[in-house]
Amino acid sequence: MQVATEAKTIRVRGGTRLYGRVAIGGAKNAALPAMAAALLTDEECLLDNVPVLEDTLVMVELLRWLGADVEFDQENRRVRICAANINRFDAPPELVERMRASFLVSGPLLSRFGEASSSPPGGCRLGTRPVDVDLRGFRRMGAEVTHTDGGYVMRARRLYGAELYMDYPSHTGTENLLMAATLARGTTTIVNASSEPEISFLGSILRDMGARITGVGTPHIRVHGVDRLRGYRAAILPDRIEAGTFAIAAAITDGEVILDNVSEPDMLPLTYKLREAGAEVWWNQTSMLVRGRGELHSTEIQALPFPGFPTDLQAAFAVLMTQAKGQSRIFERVFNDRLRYAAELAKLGADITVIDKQQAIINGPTRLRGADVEALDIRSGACLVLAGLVAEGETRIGQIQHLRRGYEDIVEKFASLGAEISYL
Ligand SMILES: CC(=O)N[C@H]1[C@@H](OP(=O)(O)OP(=O)(O)OC[C@H]2O[C@@H](n3ccc(=O)[nH]c3=O)[C@H](O)[C@@H]2O)O[C@H](CO)[C@@H](O)[C@@H]1O
Ligand SMILES: C=C(OP(=O)(O)O)C(=O)O
Repeated sequence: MQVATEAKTIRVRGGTRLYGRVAIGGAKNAALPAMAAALLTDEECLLDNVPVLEDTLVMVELLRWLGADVEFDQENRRVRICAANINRFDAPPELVERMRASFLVSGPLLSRFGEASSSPPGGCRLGTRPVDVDLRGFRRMGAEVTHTDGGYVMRARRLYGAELYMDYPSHTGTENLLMAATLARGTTTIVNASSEPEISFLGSILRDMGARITGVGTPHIRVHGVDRLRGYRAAILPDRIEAGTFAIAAAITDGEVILDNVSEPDMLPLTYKLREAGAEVWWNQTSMLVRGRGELHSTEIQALPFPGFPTDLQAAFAVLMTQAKGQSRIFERVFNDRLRYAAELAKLGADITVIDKQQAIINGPTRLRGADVEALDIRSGACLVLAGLVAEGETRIGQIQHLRRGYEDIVEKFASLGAEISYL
C-alpha cells in the first residue's frame, strides 16, 4: 500500500490569489493514537475519516506486524482493526524510525499483554525528542523497563494505577500513559498532562471502549482501570494543522478560501493571530472563511502547548510574517531546533534571522523570488509550498516525501483553489 505519487519535487509558480473551497481531512495526529488504541481490545474497531498518508499506512503495517487484522479502505477513508490475535510485541525498527507515533503501540501492548519493545521512535528532526516521560510513567505503574542496544524492553505482569507527574506535558507521552492506564489495576492520575485537542479525541474513543476517564483536555487526568475494553467506532476529528496551512495560504495570497470540516475551538490560537495580522476570519458552524485584505501587519507568535500557538504551524506562519509590514518575532518554545527551515526560506529572499535556535526575527514585507529549496520535515515542507505561492517565478521544493507523511493531496487541493502547482 502506498500514497499515490512517487514524485520527489513540487513545482509552484507564485502570484495567484487563492479562491474557492477546500475540504479539510482527518487529523494525522488523532488518527495514529486512535489506531494504536485498537490494540487495547480483542473486539473490532472502526475508524472513519482517516487520512491517506504515509504515516497512517506505516501504522497499518505496524499493527499488522504485531498480528492485528487491518483493512484500510482508502477510497472511503475507513480503517477496520481487529487486534484479537496479537502474536508479537516488538515494534520493528524499520517502521519505528519512520514516525514518532510508532511508540504509541507501547502503552497498549504493555497494558494488555504485559510486554512491549521498541527502538527510539523517529519522526521529524526538531531537536531533542526523548520518550522519558512515557518510560518513567510505565515504571511508576510497575513495569520493568530495560535499555538495550536496540532500544527499550518493557515488561509488567500487570500495570498498577499510580500518580504520574509529567515534567513536560508531552503530547504522545500523555497518549501512551492514558492508554496504558485504562487497563491498569486501580487509579492513575496524570498531572501536567497535555491538553491538545487530539488527546480529548483519544479520551472520547477510550471512553466509548468502556474506559473510566475524567479530565481529558485538562492538565489533570484521572483513570480508573478496568479489566476489559470493547471495540469502538469513531470518525477522526478535522486536521487543525492542515486547516491552518490553507488558512494562512488564503491570507498571504490576498485570497478568499472557505475551509470545510473544521473545528472552531481547535483553531482559536491561529484565528487570533490571523486577525491580529489583518486577515479576515468568519465562521459558519464547521466552515471557516479566510480572506486576505491586502496589507498584513507584523506580529509575534509563541509556539507553546495547546491552547498556545501550535508549533506545527510555526513555520507556515513565518511565511505570513515575510509578507507583513514591520518586524515580526517567533519564539519556538516546544522544540529546541525547529527553525532550521529559515535557511531554506532565506534562499527565496526572506529576511529572517535565527537567534539561539528558538527565536527568529523576520522583517517584511519582502518580495520572495522562486528558487530550489528542500523540505526538511513535514511542516517545513508546507512552509515552503506557502512561500512558493507568493514568490515571483518558479519555486521547486525537493524531498517532498516529508510532506506525504502529513498532507493528503496537498498539490491537488492547492490547484483546486487556483494555484499554479504541480508535481515534477
Ligand atoms: C505524532 C504526533 O502527535 N506528533 C506531535 C506531538 O509530538 P510529540 O508527542 O513528540 O511532542 P512532545 O509533546 O512529546 O514533545 C514536545 C517537547 O517535549 C519534550 N519532551 C517530550 C517527551 C519527553 O519524554 N520528554 C521531553 O522533554 C521534547 O523534547 C519536546 O521539546 O506533539 C508535538 C507538539 O504538539 C507536535 O509538534 C507533533 O506533531
Ligand atoms: C512533528 C510532526 O510529526 P512527528 O511527531 O511524527 O515527527 C508533525 O506532524 O508535524
